[in-house]
Amino acid sequence: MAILSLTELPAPAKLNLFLHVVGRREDGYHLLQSVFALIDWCDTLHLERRSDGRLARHDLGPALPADDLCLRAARALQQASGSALGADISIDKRVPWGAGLGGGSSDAATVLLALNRLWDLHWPRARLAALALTLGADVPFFVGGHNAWVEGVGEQLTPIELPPLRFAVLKPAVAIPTQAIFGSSLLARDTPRAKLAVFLASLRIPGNGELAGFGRNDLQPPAMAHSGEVGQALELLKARYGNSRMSGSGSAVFAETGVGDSFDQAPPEASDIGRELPAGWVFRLCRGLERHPLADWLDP
Ligand SMILES: C[C@@](CO)(OP(=O)(O)O)[C@H](O)COP(=O)(O)OP(=O)(O)OC[C@H]1O[C@@H](n2ccc(N)nc2=O)[C@H](O)[C@@H]1O
Ligand SMILES: Nc1ncnc2c1ncn2[C@@H]1O[C@H](COP(=O)(O)OP(=O)(O)O)[C@@H](O)[C@H]1O
Repeated sequence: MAILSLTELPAPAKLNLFLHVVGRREDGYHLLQSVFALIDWCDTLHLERRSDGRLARHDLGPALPADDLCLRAARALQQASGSALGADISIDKRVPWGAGLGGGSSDAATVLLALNRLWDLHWPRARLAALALTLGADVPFFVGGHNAWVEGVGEQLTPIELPPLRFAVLKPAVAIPTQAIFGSSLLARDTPRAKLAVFLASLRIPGNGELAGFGRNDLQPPAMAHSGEVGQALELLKARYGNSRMSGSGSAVFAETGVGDSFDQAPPEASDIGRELPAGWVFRLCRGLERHPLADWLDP
């Protein structure tokens, strides 16, 4: 029987455990190396199939831009598949945007995964990932289903196993436009290529946090110059947890707070850092996810 609705679908955020800019393509896009780690900070989506072909979005939380990534993803799949069906997409937006947490990209991926089912398309993962790349560099990762070593502009994904990491994530009030950071004269664009084996070996050294043990975020210096709030957030986390780094193009920063025994363990303990925060800042303790919650929806 046809599936008519899918509810309570998670769209998890990501952290870039490190991010190196290793070169530039002829079209100006930057070549990266990064480890993308899924975390349990999620938007929630509900999708209902429509037979009239219309695509509509309903904001259950904060209002999104009219033509947001959910609708762009739905339209792209409708055009590429030739489906005459439509959808009502309701979204409860919880992950801050302009944060480097990939929330919009993850929403787009969840819409693609859901419509692939609701419209009975049966597209395999590789085909969905190729369409995802036309929506944004981060979208294929969220369709991929696994934590990954990421190269190219985000399309070359090598699934990796991470230990069950715990993080404190702090998003200052400022939202940072990705384009401004990649265009900055302060950006180092020639970091030597790193090897996946060296990153994986750094994970195995006891007590060696991922932040202290490997790499840096090359986008951090231009983001700090863009907004003083990024540096303030980094200092706040460092004072509390002893380490801190920015995710993606910012403005969110994170600290690794430890490694749990398993991914299924109880949520991290409460922290008092929230009480000291300026207006508009958001603090959250997060767990790493072993896999995307919808990873089983497609073949490996
Ligand atoms: C930096 C990263 C790392 O995870 O994440 P976020 O901070 O967005 O989460 C991503 O590579 C961001 O990817 P994404 O957010 O899809 O960027 P896009 O909207 O495609 O790009 C916005 C603009 O940034 C520049 N850009 C983006 C990616 C890249 N590898 N090189 C670039 O030069 C381009 O000028 C582009 O027009
Ligand atoms: N569904 C969406 N959720 C969040 N941002 C969206 C969405 N659709 C479009 N956007 C736009 O995309 C930009 C980047 O969003 P997001 O993917 O959350 O990236 P980042 O990782 O850079 O924070 C936002 O500034 C916003 O204007």
